Amino acid sequence: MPTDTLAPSDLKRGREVELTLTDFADRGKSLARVGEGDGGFVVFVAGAVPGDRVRARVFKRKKGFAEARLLEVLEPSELRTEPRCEYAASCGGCKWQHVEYPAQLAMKGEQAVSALTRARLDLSAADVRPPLGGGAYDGSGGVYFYRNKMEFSFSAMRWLTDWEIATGEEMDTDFALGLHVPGRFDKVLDLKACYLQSEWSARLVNGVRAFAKAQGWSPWHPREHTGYLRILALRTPGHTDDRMVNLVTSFYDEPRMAAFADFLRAEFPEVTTLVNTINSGVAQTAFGEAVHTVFGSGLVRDKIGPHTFEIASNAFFQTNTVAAEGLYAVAREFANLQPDDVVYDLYCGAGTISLFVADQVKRVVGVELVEEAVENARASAEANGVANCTFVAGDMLELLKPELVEEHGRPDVLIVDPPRAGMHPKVVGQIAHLRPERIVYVSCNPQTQARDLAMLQEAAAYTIEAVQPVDMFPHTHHVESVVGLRLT
Ligand SMILES: C[S@@+](CC[C@H](N)C(=O)[O-])C[C@H]1O[C@@H](n2cnc3c(N)ncnc32)[C@H](O)[C@@H]1O
Repeated sequence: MPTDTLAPSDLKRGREVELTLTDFADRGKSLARVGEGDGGFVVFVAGAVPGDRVRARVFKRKKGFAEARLLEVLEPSELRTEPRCEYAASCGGCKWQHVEYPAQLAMKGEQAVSALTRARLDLSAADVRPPLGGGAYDGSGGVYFYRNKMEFSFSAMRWLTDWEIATGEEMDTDFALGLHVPGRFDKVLDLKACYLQSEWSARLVNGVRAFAKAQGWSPWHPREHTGYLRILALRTPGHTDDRMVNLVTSFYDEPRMAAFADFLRAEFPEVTTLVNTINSGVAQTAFGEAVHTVFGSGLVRDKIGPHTFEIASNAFFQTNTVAAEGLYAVAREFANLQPDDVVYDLYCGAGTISLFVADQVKRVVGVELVEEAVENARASAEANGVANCTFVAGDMLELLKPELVEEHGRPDVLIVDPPRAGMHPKVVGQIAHLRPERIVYVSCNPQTQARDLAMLQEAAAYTIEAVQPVDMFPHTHHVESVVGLRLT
């Protein structure tokens, strides 16, 4: 039954329906509206695009919405494009490759701004800018090969795509090296190509897979928690030729690692450092209880602005180097920096924003939870000859107190860049109490950003002066949002 003849009561679990999608929704889905009244009853479909007419099967029915699985595109939307990657329809790495990039970008811009308006924030005085997107930073127009870091998982549970099954070829389903199928911690695609990092990275993935299989090394079994190989993490900086391979394994085996080092030296001499992270725990992460540097320094160098940073295998560094420069330039502009300003860079990570703004102000104070990141920030400031930055390690909730202000001076400007969860309500209260003249809120989650700003405005009078959505991750649903505020 097509959308226009459907009633919400027709949307029963297991039922096959025809839907016309009208809007983008969160998390890479699109939505159709069924029936009359207050926007209709909403049905979400992953993999569909506004403007598509599709055949789909309802698999979830709740009081306020339903979800349906895409079965067939009956009439494609004008926003559709042919994905470059043959794995795109099944891969968690890129959920939006089948959407024209300008439409992706427009959608991200709308999502960042609508999060603010839904929280009833007043944007009437704000310069709300069109989203900055892939290629806009350096004029390259490139929306592929933008990542400087990738983590490819090994798995004993390989997921076969429809086209792989259709070849009818015999396939080894006990070994995969690639990315996860969305929402499946256990299923991994055996990627022979990937357009997120570099062609070199894809070649390396294929080379490592062939080598590991020839050696008979077992991949991690995500349900039984057995196997040797866990993650192949690659760092390929945006602005230097350094190349790091971090092989995450469940235990340390020196002879195997020596053999792997010989293989890399012979086949991939571009690799400047090899590290072996040991993770014997259940969680599939590239962090572990030990890190062995097998050859090279265990670090790569990358540049943001004029500064060079040394990055360890487990250190946080912006994943899209070129876009990070664009993001930081916006943050710096919104901060309207003055030579006498004291700037607090809260949630400063490895101090990259602090260094980026340091030469325009009197002093920068960076605050960060992770001790190693603070050590990196201090080392980078010293190595780059930046003398007016101080970094403090600890939890924001404990540190953003009058004692910090007594020691470092009252901030004229706050730049905050918290993790996805946003700020603790008490931290928002502390910021309202500090009343800096200007605040720049950089966020990778517009929902929590909007929540925090609404809370801030209840406690202190700030005017939103500017909003800039930034797309750091083309083909994903993620969007970064920079908001500039001034004390009224
Ligand atoms: C989105 S990152 C931003 C890093 C940095 N501004 C950059 O551009 O690279 C957020 C940072 O907040 C830090 N963080 C998380 N919770 C924190 C807390 N309670 N107190 C201080 N820092 C925290 C994380 O360790 C991380 O480095």
